[in-house]
Amino acid sequence: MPRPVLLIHGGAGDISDSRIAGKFAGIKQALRSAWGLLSPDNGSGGGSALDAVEAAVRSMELDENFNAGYGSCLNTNGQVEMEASLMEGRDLRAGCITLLQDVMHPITVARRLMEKQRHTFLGGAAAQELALATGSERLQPGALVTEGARFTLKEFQDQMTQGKDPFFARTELAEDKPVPKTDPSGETVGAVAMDASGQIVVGTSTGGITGKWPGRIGDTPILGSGTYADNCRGGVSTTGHGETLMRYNLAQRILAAMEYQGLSAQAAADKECREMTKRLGGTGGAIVVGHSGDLGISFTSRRMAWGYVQDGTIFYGIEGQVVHQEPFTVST
Ligand SMILES: NC(=O)C[C@H](N)C(=O)O
Repeated sequence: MPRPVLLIHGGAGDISDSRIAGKFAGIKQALRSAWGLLSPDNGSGGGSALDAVEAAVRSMELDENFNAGYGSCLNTNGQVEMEASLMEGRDLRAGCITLLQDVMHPITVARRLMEKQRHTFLGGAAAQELALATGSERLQPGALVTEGARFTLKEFQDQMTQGKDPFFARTELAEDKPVPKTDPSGETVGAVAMDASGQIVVGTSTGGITGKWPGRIGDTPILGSGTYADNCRGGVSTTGHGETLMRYNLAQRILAAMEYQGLSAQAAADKECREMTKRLGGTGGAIVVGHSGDLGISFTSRRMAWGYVQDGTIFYGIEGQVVHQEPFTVST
C-alpha cells in the first residue's frame, strides 16, 4: 500500500527576505489543515488525495502571503483575475478555470467543474457562473485586493514608466537588465498528494503576474504546463513565469523524463527546470511526486517556498538546498 504524501509549494520568484517568515507560516498552516485529511492515522483508514490537495490550496488562497485568492497579483487595471486547475491521476479527470473574479477559492471552482465532467476548461463569465451556481460566495469587487498587491503593481508601473520592462528583464537573464525589487510573477500555490489507494491529485492556483494585460492567461490552468497528474507516472505542480512555463510544457516534460529516461522525480525536475531556463530565459520551479512516492523539488528562480510531511516530521524550505525540519503536530 503506498505511503500517503502531501507536497506543497508557495510559489517561485524573487522573494524578498522580509517575506520568508510569512511564507513559512503559510506553508505550515496549509500542511496542518490538509495533512489530517490524508494521513493514515486520521482514524478512517486514510483520506483522499483530492480532499487534501483542495484543503492545502484553499488555506494558501486565504493567506495574503501567497499570490492566489486573497492577495492575488493585479492586472494593469488594478483588478484580480484568477486561475486554477485540479487533476486526478486515475481517470485523468480535470477542472481548469481562468479569468475568475471576486471568488475566494478558485481551486474549489475547479473541483466543481471536474466533478461535473461535462467540460474541462471554463473561463470568464462561464467560470463565474459555475462558481456561484455551485456554492461560492460572490465577494465585493476589490475584496481580494491587498496593500501588498497594490504596492507591487505601483512598483511595476513605475518601472514601465522609466522604460524598464521587468518581464523582459526576466526572460533575458543573460543580459544586464534591471530586475524589479519585487518579482512581478508573485507566488502561485500548488499541491501534489498521493493517498493510500495510489491516487495522485494535483492542484495549482494563482493570481498570475503583476501588470498582466486584462484577459492574459498563464500556465496555471493549462494541463501539462501548470498541473498534471497520472497515477502511472506521477504528479507535478509548477510555478514561475507563465509564458515560459507554458511554452516549455514543464509539467509534462518532467513526467516524460521520468517515464522515458528513467529519472527520479528529483533528477527529472532538476533537469527540466534547468533546461527550460537555459532555452527560454524565464525561471520557474516544480514539485513532483512519482508514482512510487519519490519526491522532487526544484527551481531556477531565486527562491521557492515548499513543504511536506513525512513520518511525523515537517520538512520545508525556500532557498537552494537548505532544508528545515521540525516535529509535525497539529499546532506546528
Ligand atoms: N508565480 C507564478 O507561478 C505565476 C504563474 N505561473 C503565471 O505566470 O501566471
